[in-house]
Amino acid sequence: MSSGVGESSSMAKKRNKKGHKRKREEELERLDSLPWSSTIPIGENDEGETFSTLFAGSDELDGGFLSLEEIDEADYNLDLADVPVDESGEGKKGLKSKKKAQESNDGEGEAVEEIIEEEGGGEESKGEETPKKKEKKYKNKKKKERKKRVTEVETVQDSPAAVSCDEENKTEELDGEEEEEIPPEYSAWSLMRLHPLLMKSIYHLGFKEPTKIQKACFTVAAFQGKDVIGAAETGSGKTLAFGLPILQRLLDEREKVGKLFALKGEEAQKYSADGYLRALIITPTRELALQVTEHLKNAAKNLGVRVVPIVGGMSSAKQERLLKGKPEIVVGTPGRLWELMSAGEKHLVELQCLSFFVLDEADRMVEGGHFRELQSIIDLLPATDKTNEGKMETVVSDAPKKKRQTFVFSATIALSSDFRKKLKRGSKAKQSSSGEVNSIEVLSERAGMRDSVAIVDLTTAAILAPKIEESFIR
Ligand SMILES: Nc1ncnc2c1ncn2[C@@H]1O[C@H](COP(=O)(O)OP(=O)(O)OP(=O)(O)O)[C@@H](O)[C@H]1O
Repeated sequence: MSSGVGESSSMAKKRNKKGHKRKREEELERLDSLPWSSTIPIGENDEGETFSTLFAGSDELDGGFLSLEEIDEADYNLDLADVPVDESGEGKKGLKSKKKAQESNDGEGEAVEEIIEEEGGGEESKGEETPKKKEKKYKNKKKKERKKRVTEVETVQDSPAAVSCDEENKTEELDGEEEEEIPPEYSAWSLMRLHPLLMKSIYHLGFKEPTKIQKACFTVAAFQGKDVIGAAETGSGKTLAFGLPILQRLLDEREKVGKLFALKGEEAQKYSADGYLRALIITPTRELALQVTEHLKNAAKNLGVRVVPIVGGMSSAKQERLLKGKPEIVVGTPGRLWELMSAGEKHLVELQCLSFFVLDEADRMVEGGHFRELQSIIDLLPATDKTNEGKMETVVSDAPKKKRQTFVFSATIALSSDFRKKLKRGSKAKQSSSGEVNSIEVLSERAGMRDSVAIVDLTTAAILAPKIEESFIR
């Protein structure tokens, strides 16, 4: 029996829930209206069927991600708190786990309906293999393969960096059993539409909200697929500003291949970039490379994405063994990276699936102009646009033309007003007469900055009026 008070509070809750839903839908609509292109362009196969092509033979890999609607948070046992919309505080309780919601609802009400809807009436479990089941099967298979690959990597004992990297390689993936409840304090992240697994990682890191640079970069990099020149003071969270869009894209792509697998079976395998280097992050010093590695490893801990440092001070042989684990992300210094690349290290030269090239602390990278290796590395990258097509063909002859995102980050970005104007006009940055990479301008361009670049400048000068400028390099 319910009292009048009970009834009115349950009606208030329902109204509240609707309010949350509306607010969330509005936000999704806003994000969806941003310029967006699929990571996996839709193509047609020989039979004229439409399907998504991931890598092999696709025309462009143009950034952009799964729409949130394609990701089912329930698949990841994740409950995201709704955006709080009311002042009363009622809406700030966060979502209960579905199990809990069901219990507390006495078998009635919306929460239960939600469960029934999401479970699809339980038909899947009885009938023949549904696409959903196939997708799950594929995910489990890939999980096992990743673990197997990783255990093949010998333990590298005497370098602390190598040891910690090897530990990371054990990929503590989520077992998918435990249901997680994300408190409402984290709602700023869910508004950014982080992948559910990434959301869990952030929650485990205890980062309640994104820093300014993280927030500003995520939207332009993850949803608009733009290259980014980012500047913010030391300690402002730049590592995740470029790290999160990388992880998001890798997770989204994995998801898409899983879905494709459900439709196409083993054939989907050829659209997967699994086993290739996906992100190359270069830092000016060994210490910074190790720091960035640690940070990204923490964020990627349960994602099945591996991060390996390649720096001087570790034996090349050991680093080669680490690279045999085929990590998705490598963080290194120009010297050691180039040493291994020029020796033909497979994982570092097969760059046709490289989706991110990051220069961290770019200002320090160009200081003194002694980074010849950096220039050599940049020259080895497959082209990101037509002007470099010829070069790409000679470097990686069978590399499909893939768009790659380039991120250039720095604590002090001395972008001259001239350069900013040039970006707006679309004219090219001036190179030094020797052709050396001697300024961020030249570096950015040589690194393959694409047509559309977002400059996220939060340095002191801009702090009075933080701004995001979107400019163009042709
Ligand atoms: N959203 C966040 N909330 C709270 N702490 C964060 C957040 N993002 C990063 N941090 C923490 O802030 C510290 C600085 O982050 P990070 O190293 O990325 O900054 P940075 O701008 O790259 O600094 P530096 O210029 O020194 O490399 C790290 O300890 C990191 O764990």
